[in-house]
Amino acid sequence: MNEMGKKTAADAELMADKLRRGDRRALARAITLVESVRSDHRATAQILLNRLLPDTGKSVRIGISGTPGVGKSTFIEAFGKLLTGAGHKVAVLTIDPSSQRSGGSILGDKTRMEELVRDPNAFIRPSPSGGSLGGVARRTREAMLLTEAAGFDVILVETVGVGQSETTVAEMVDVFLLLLAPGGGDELQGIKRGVMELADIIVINKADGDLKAAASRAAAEYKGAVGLMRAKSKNWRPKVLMVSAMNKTGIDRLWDTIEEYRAARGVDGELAEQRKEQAVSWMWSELGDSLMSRFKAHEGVAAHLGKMEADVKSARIDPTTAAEKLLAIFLGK
Ligand SMILES: Nc1nc2c(ncn2[C@@H]2O[C@H](COP(=O)(O)OP(=O)(O)OP(=O)(O)O)[C@@H](O)[C@H]2O)c(=O)[nH]1
Repeated sequence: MNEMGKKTAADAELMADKLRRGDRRALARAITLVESVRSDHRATAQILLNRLLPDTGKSVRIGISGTPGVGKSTFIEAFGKLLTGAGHKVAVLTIDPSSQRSGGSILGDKTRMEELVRDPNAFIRPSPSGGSLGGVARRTREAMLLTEAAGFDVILVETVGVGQSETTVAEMVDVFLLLLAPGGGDELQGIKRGVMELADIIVINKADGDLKAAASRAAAEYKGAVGLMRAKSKNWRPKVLMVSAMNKTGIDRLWDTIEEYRAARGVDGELAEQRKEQAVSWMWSELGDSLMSRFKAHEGVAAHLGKMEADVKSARIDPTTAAEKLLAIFLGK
C-alpha cells in the first residue's frame, strides 16, 4: 500500500471508531463522504463501509411511501416520536429523485418534522441530490448501513411516489408501508396497482374528525383489493390499518403490526433471506451502472456512438447488429 492508501485507510478507521461510538457529527460526515463523487472520497467511503459491515444489519428497515398531501411528515414525526419514546434510536432517510431536477428536494426540508429534528435519539437526513435514481438509491442504501453502525435500530426510508422510487425503496427495506389518505369516493382509482403490490402494510392516515367515515370506507375498499392480490410471502398477507398522524392514534398498533410482520416472516428466516437477495441484486445493479458508464466513456465507443444511433434511426443497420458492433469496439475485438 502506498502512502496515500495508508492515509485513506487510517482516515476510514478513525471515522469507523467514532461512528461505532454513535458520534453524530462523524455520522453526518460519513454520509457526506458516501454521497461524494470524488474518487478519493469514494475510495475512503468503500473502506469505511467494508470496515463497518459487521456492525450493520441490526435495525428494522421500514420503507414509507406516500404522495404529497397524505401527511407523510406528520406521520413520520408521530411515528418517530413514539419510537424514540419507547427507547429506540430512529434514523429517517429519504429518496427523492425529483431533487435532481428541481435543485430543491420535496422531502428535503427538515422543518417538516419539527419535534423529531430536535430529538437526540433521532437522525434525519434529506435525500442526496443529483444523479440517476440508481445513484440516489445507492447513496441512501449506504447511508442506511452507516446509521445502523452508529446504533440506530429503526431506519425509516421515505419516498414520494415519483417514477420508480417506490420499487427502489421496497428493494432496500424489510417492510414497506404505503401511506394513503381518504379521498372522495372511488379510492382505488388513483393508485397504481404495482405500488399496491409492493405494500406489506397499507396505512390510511387522517382517520379522524370528518374524515373518519371516509377513512373506514377506504380501508374496506383496500382490504377487498388486497385480498385479490397475489401475496409476496406465504407467511404474510398485507394488512390495512387506519391511523391519525395528527391525533397520534393507531400509531402504536402500527408498530405492533410491524412486530407481527417480522415474527411471521422470521427475522432469521424469510426476512434474512430477503436481505441477502437484496444485497446481491444491489451488487448487480452497481455492476450494471458502472459497466454502462465505462462503456459510454470508452473513447472508441464514444467516437462511433453518434453515427451508430443515426444509422439505427434511419434503418441503415438493425439495433442488434449495432449493439454487437459497439460491444466489439468496447471489448477491443
Ligand atoms: N385531518 C388530518 N390531517 C392531517 C393528518 N396528517 C396530516 N394532515 C394534514 O395533511 C396535510 C399534509 O400533511 P404533511 O404532513 O405536510 O404531509 P405531506 O403533504 O405528505 O407532505 P410531505 O411529507 O412533505 O410530502 C397537512 O395540512 C396536515 O396538517 C391527520 O392525521 N389528520
